[in-house]
Amino acid sequence: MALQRLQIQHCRVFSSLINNQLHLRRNQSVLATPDENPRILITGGLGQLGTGLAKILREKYGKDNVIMSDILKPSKEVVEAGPYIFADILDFKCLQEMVVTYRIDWLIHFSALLSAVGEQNVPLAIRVNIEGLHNVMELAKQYRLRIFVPSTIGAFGPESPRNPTPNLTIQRPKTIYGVSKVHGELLGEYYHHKFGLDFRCLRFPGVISSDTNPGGGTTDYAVQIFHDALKTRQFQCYLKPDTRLPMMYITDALRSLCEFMALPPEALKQRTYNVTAMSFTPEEIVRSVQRHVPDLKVTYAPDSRQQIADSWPQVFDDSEARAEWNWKPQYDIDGMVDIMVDALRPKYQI
Ligand SMILES: NC(=O)C1=CN([C@@H]2O[C@H](COP(=O)(O)OP(=O)(O)OC[C@H]3O[C@@H](n4cnc5c(N)ncnc54)[C@H](O)[C@@H]3O)[C@@H](O)[C@H]2O)C=CC1
Ligand SMILES: CC(=O)[C@H](N)C(=O)O
Repeated sequence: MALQRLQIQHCRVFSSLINNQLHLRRNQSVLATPDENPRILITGGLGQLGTGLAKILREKYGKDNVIMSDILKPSKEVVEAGPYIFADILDFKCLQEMVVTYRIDWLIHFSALLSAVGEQNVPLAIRVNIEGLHNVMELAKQYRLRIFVPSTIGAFGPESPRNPTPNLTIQRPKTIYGVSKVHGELLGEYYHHKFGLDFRCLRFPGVISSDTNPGGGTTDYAVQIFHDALKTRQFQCYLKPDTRLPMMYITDALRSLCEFMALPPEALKQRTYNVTAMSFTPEEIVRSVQRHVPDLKVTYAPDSRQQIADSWPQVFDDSEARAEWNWKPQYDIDGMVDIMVDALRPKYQI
């Protein structure tokens, strides 16, 4: 009950209580003992990945052990599903108060501006993606949290081998999004070596989902096509028909994260892994969608996102994740298309 009363209120209300707790706990490990469920904070929780992840983690570790945070106004369903708190990733004190009040063990850091929107507002991307990361990294160090920071295929650039792109290779991204993600990978690994921080990072490809919309990336066409195909039978693609990019259905992406986070620290040989499930071009996904919507008409009008896509991996090599912690995706392109069409068809049926 106490936890429920704490939902959706500004963190600072509890500052005096928290400051006392802070003094008591400073320099102590607050990690859950192995027989306890971890208490998990998700930043940027109302985005494409956060809502689904909270659901899975709450089923596994208990509703009140997973705290969602974001700067967006939550829906009624979100509020009813478990604790939700307003938290700007740039407000260190607010984050600190949440970590202390809820005795957080794991921090899943999803707040970010994605590749296409990041290019539209570089100063904001630097603040959210880089300064925000500094805040959570420092908190994880101070309170000995296990921290997950996602990276992306966008952390590679045109100088990287693109087909396939191995786990360890040259990384010279040409977007602020990619630069911020390489910074995150390197800073996390540095904190791990220097301070023993339990930093974990998966590089995801484009994630495809039906429940939540993507937040402004280069791979978003592979979600939009389903809505347009079912709604209007017409789709205009902003990438050329032969632009190959790695992709993953959200169920696989979230499962990889949950499996990776549950591993004991000694099971990890590395801190950053590529994960993927499939690679396809716009014309290949069009053909797969046309199995369900045969009269779908597609036109191509490449825009600035083409240049970003042309600098990214075409095929992602995740053999190290497969070999070292048994990562294995379940969805290929047709399997993903079938489940997306099944999930979205009712929404567009008259
Ligand atoms: N969706 C994808 O295809 C991929 C995502 N990722 C990474 O996974 C993470 C989550 O991605 P998505 O859920 O797709 O992103 P999203 O754009 O859907 O969600 C990001 C969330 O961050 C929040 N946010 C923005 N500014 C904030 C601030 N100042 N303070 C707190 N929260 C703020 C937004 O309100 C939004 O809900 C990101 O770090 C992204 O880079 C990596 C590879 C692929
Ligand atoms: C692959 C990603 O990181 C994201 N979907 C984007 O396109 O920016």
